Amino acid sequence: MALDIKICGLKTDEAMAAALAGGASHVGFIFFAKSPRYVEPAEAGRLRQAAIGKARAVAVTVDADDAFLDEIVVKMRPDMLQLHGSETPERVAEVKARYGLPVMKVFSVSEAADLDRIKPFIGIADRFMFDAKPPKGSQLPGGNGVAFDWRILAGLDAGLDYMLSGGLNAANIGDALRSANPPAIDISSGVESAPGVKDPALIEQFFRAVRAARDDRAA
Ligand SMILES: O=C(O)c1ccccc1N[C@@H]1O[C@H](COP(=O)(O)O)[C@@H](O)[C@H]1O
Repeated sequence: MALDIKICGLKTDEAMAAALAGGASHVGFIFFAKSPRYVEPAEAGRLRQAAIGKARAVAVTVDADDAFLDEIVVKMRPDMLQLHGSETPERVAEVKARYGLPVMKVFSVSEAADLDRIKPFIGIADRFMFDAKPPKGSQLPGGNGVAFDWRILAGLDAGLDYMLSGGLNAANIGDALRSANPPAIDISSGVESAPGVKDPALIEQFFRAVRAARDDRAA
């Protein structure tokens, strides 16, 4: 089974080139002002050109209002919207209808019971993402480089389409894939040399680690 890989928080042509060279299926842009990964919608629109025909461009937003989403959709032309805040099922449905784009709804989890929160979104969100809960005092709802216990995902329906996110890196991706066998993965700070600074060498190393883990499983 193909594994979707999203490299998130891209801000430079170099990082974009490394993500695409590695075989990213998705590239993500952060539209949350407090994030060190924030990009202006027009700049994301320029950067995402390199991904056309190669990877889907994802706009990551946090409880964004229609005016900001309108600006992002017009200037960036995303292929998908990632809703990383406390959006309700009604809001997810509204966003989908307004833009006609697939929506990925994010849930922060730490125990199996947290997974029940997806129930009202089934049939509304096109895909789910499971991320770790932010550490106390963090200004960011995601991109904290914190992992959760991936084994809690083992109880999910086999057909559920989701991305595993939170604290992934080249050192732990093998464990994550073995523990949860997710259909897709998402990484940001694990391929950075400093907050918001993507390192092309770390991106390449991450893809190598993913390939090695998958080769091990196939052997
Ligand atoms: O990355 C951010 O700054 C961010 C800000 C606001 C919402 C979501 C954000 N990031 C998302 O979180 C995941 C996991 O990040 P990490 O690998 O743990 O650093 C990231 O891929 C984005 O989808």
